[in-house]
Amino acid sequence: MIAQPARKYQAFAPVELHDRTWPSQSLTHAPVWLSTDLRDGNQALFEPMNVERKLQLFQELVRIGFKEIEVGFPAASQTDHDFVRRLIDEDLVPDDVTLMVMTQSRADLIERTVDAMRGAPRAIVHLYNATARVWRRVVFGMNVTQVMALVQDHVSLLKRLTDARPETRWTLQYSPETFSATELEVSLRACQTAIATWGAGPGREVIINLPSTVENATPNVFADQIEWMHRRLSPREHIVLSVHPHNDRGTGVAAAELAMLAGAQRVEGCLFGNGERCGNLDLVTVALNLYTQGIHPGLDFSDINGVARVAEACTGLPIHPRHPYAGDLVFTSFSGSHQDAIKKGFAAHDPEGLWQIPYLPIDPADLGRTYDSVIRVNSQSGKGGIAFLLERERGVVMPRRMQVEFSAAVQRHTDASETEMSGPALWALFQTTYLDPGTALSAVAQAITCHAHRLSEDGQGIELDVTIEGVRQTLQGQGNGPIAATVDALGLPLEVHGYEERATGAGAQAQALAIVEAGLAGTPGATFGVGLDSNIVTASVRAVLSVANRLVAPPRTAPAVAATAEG
Ligand SMILES: CC(=O)SCCNC(=O)CCNC(=O)[C@H](O)C(C)(C)COP(=O)(O)OP(=O)(O)OC[C@H]1O[C@@H](n2cnc3c(N)ncnc32)[C@H](O)[C@@H]1OP(=O)(O)O
Ligand SMILES: CC(C)C(=O)C(=O)O
Repeated sequence: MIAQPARKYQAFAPVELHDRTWPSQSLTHAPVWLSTDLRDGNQALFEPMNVERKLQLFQELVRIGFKEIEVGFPAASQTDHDFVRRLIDEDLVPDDVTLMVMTQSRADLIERTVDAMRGAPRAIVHLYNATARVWRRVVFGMNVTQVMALVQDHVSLLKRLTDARPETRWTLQYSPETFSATELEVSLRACQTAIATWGAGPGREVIINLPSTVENATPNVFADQIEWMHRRLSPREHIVLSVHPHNDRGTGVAAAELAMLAGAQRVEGCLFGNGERCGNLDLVTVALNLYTQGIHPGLDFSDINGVARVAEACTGLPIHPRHPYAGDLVFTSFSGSHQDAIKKGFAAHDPEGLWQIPYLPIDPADLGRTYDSVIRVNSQSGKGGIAFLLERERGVVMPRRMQVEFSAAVQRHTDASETEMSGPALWALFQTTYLDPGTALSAVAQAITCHAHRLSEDGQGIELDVTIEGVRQTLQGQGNGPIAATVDALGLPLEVHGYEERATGAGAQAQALAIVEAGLAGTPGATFGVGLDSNIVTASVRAVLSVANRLVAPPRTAPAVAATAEG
């Protein structure tokens, strides 16, 4: 990088539009969408799609609900030509879908393009030429007058050729390529030349498509440019004002949204932002941004993972895990305070009310995604997320102080392993930490191992068959219930501070989960013990033995459970 970038790069001059109105507008409805996945997206791939892949993507675009689809540049490539022919010859285009094809403003290409569309009931021909100063000088070697003549000559040719094929309802789309870098008066002149030459009027609409071929300014400048054009284009009522933002500055979506506020009625882009360089505008993001404002986009992304997999298969490009709405990680929270807020949000959520879950701008279920990965645990996680996972996956509802205690154990584990902790690994650690002997942890050395217990008929007396520090013995105790009786039988100075029991699982799989909080008399502090059994008495006895073990036995280390990422 150079020390003084101003010597090499020039800031974009703001638009003189002091009475701009777009900043105080709001979006109220979806635009007309145009997918250019099969043209702009396709021309940017390592390997452009073959006919079969194009067909697969076309069918997905139709299924999503696109009514205008740019299917290629038929005069430029045999594949695109064959694809267009296949769509028309095999009648693969639904009645409410219109194909668009692109051509440069060159006579031979226009002729081939119109011919490629023969037999289509409707067609949009997309004619373009670059208009910005650098392109005029460097690429075309033309002055402004010559550029206007180029537009007039080629729209005129297109009109002649299409008038000769009245069986098709033809629409002209004219794009002053590089619009965002072009002097506004020049863009307007080029557009008005195309509009007048085509003869726009009732029943003969023209689409004027204004691209930021290369993004070169902040999105508010693009919005000003669009509002400037919107006010001047004529006859405005017979013009569909379209935008085609690219994403070189990473603001393609913002540019489109502000452009809609400024008068754009139609938006061109690609699924997940495929397209030249940094891509086209991401149609999925714009559509779902509208959805989160309560506006249905008219596009169906209720199986967003399915759409993503088709797009990836057809383009050969992976979708980034943090891509809005579709990325693998975008509904996942690792950090403690976020997890805590999400957990509380779900607890307070009214399924019939507004979506107000902290940190989740959209309900993943609306996109066909599950809540499975909403919370994942690593060393940045806190008690809220850990409690959420245990509750969701195992039905274990921990009291708040126990959440604090167990999250410290999780923290020690994740700090040591430096990896994410999967749901199964979390459960294994919970078992090692709390569950009493006789469960999956019988192999772990226990200070107190219970082999059997028998409660008297009145529920006041208990007999325990236990091994304590390697010595097998029978203990008897009395109390006003199994917990008190077990404490009495153990003969330890246990003080029970709290007890909770709830069912986990349902039906035949249901088990009682007993949680006991206790301390040793005369010793500060308390800890928790857990018992899990299909029998509620057994669960209580085990919870007491668990807490006794944790109070008198040295802390055990976590089991070696693979800390793999959840699938
Ligand atoms: C911003 C965009 O995405 S625009 C779409 C771009 N997409 C593509 O280009 C993909 C398909 N294109 C192609 O396959 C080829 O470019 C073809 C077949 C159309 C043309 O190929 P070629 O005839 O070899 O021309 P090539 O593209 O190399 O050269 C560009 C020539 O077209 C001219 N040209 C470029 N764009 C246009 C245009 N919109 N209208 C008229 N002429 C144009 C250039 O000035 C240059 O002219 P020159 O030869 O007199 O210097
Ligand atoms: C709209 C067309 C010409 C385009 O792809 C662009 O300018 O980026």
